Amino acid sequence: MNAKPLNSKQLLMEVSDFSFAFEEESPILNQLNFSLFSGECCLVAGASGSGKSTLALCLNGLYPDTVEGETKGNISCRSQNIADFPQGKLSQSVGVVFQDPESQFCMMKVEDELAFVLENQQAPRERMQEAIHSVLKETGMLDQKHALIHELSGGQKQKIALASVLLMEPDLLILDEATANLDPMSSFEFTRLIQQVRQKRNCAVLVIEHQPDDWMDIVERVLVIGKEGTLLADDSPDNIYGAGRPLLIKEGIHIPLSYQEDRNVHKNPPQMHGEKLITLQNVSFSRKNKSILQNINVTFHRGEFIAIVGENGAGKSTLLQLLARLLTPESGNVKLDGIPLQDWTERELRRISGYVFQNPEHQFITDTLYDEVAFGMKLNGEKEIDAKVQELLTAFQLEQFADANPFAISGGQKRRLSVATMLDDTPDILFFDEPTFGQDAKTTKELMRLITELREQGTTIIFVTHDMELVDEYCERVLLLLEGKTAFDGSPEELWSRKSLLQKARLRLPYSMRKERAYGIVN
Ligand SMILES: Nc1ncnc2c1ncn2[C@@H]1O[C@H](COP(=O)(O)OP(=O)(O)OP(=O)(O)O)[C@@H](O)[C@H]1O
Ligand SMILES: Nc1ncnc2c1ncn2[C@@H]1O[C@H](COP(=O)(O)OP(=O)(O)OP(=O)(O)O)[C@@H](O)[C@H]1O
Repeated sequence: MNAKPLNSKQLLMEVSDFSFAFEEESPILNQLNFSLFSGECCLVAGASGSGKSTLALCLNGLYPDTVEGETKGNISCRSQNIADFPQGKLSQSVGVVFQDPESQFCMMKVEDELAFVLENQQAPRERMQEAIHSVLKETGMLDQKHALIHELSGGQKQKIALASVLLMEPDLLILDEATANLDPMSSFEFTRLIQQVRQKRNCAVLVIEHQPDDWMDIVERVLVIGKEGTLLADDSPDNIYGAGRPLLIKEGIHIPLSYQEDRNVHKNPPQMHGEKLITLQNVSFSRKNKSILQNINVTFHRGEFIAIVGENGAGKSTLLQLLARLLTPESGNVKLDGIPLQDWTERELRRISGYVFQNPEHQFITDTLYDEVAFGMKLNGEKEIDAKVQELLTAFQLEQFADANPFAISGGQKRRLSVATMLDDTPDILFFDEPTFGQDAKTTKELMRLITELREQGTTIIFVTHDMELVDEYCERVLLLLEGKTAFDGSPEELWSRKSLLQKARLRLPYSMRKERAYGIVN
């Protein structure tokens, strides 16, 4: 990368004694004071639920405009109070890219989506084509100009979300867990793209990310938000992750791997393989005439802890859904305990297995967190439900939200709730789609502890993940999907030695191994 000196500091945003509270609740953000300067790259670190996304939404004016909430203090952008910006004007200065790009799109095709953004800005028609061409070139997406958005990979969708924000020429670009759903290589490439954009445009970048490893050579400053929504620290990464480390540990915030010289990876001891539990024979599956999986032959054993990995769109979630009978194979068969999956009654299948969806909201069916956790227990006619619900809510640090609506909590809290609902009884099999995404260090550890405990009680754990550290630490077996086939099925250690396969599948080595086995741009 060509490091280009950034322009001298110019005040961009000023946050003064700023607090925000949802109606009749205690403040989420509490007396914040900080400034952002043009061209700088800041990381916002904070435990799950500390108010990072709320801050992003306040900075671009969506809060309090779109919710019942109250603010105190002031935020100004280029010395103008943001409350005085004409409607829609602030979002041109402060652009946000979210974790789920789909939530941002209104049109089917890439070029229509970008034209829609320009129309909303009332850009002159004759300049539209030129602007679209230029932003697609900048984001490396020119080839996809005529593509249908839903046919793009996760990384490509995220680049289109970025392109549509860049069309507004923002002074501040906020990335709210924008890489959380990307495969390891796409995530890394996205951070490089952001660095290029920032250098070219001199726009400030605010990164909200629990696992900021890929960002660490770009980030110049770290703001630490505490659990009470106060600003606990504002300093350089070296100071924050050096002298400030005890504070981060206390708050349960991830320390970037590059600052963890003494990282001691605890590996799960390998377990003896139990009997065959799920067998797939020649399983194929297509969506809309597009082949996703072809002739998959795999056997999962009782008590295994297995990760399914692969690039965005490789078919990981599809495979997990076929295993849980949420989808039916186009050809081939799936057997559970030797019995064809289609012969199991729905009730029995759901009793012995649990499924945690990639998007936690897909699981919520009641109006409170308490009811959500109690739902399965009531269905099974269990006793002492109240005590069990309280225990689970406490284990997942959700006890204070027992009466809250599942849709009105933070992203990380939603993910923990979706896992908690599956843990009332000890199931035989648990399927997890990205169990730990959006979690801080403390809740990741707690979640994995609970999953490991279940596994020790005999539960088979099959999960999809992009997190190679998790695979390295917890799994004894990893299944790699590539071009619709199982390209690898073996131990993580074996996989890490398959350099060209890793590269082809857009995976990266766990951090601890990268220095020894550098390849390409990764070291
Ligand atoms: N409901 C759907 N309709 C049409 N195509 C779909 C649908 N869901 C997924 N696909 C496509 O099927 C392919 C496999 O998707 P899947 O979600 O299984 O991949 P994945 O490996 O889990 O991806 P990611 O890592 O991005 O979550 C992708 O090309 C995707 O675009
Ligand atoms: N619509 C809402 N109504 C009431 N409270 C809410 C609402 N949305 C979020 N909250 C609460 O506000 C707090 C901050 O949420 P926010 O999403 O900003 O946290 P976060 O730091 O981004 O968390 P995460 O890392 O888990 O995504 C949380 O305690 C959450 O439960």
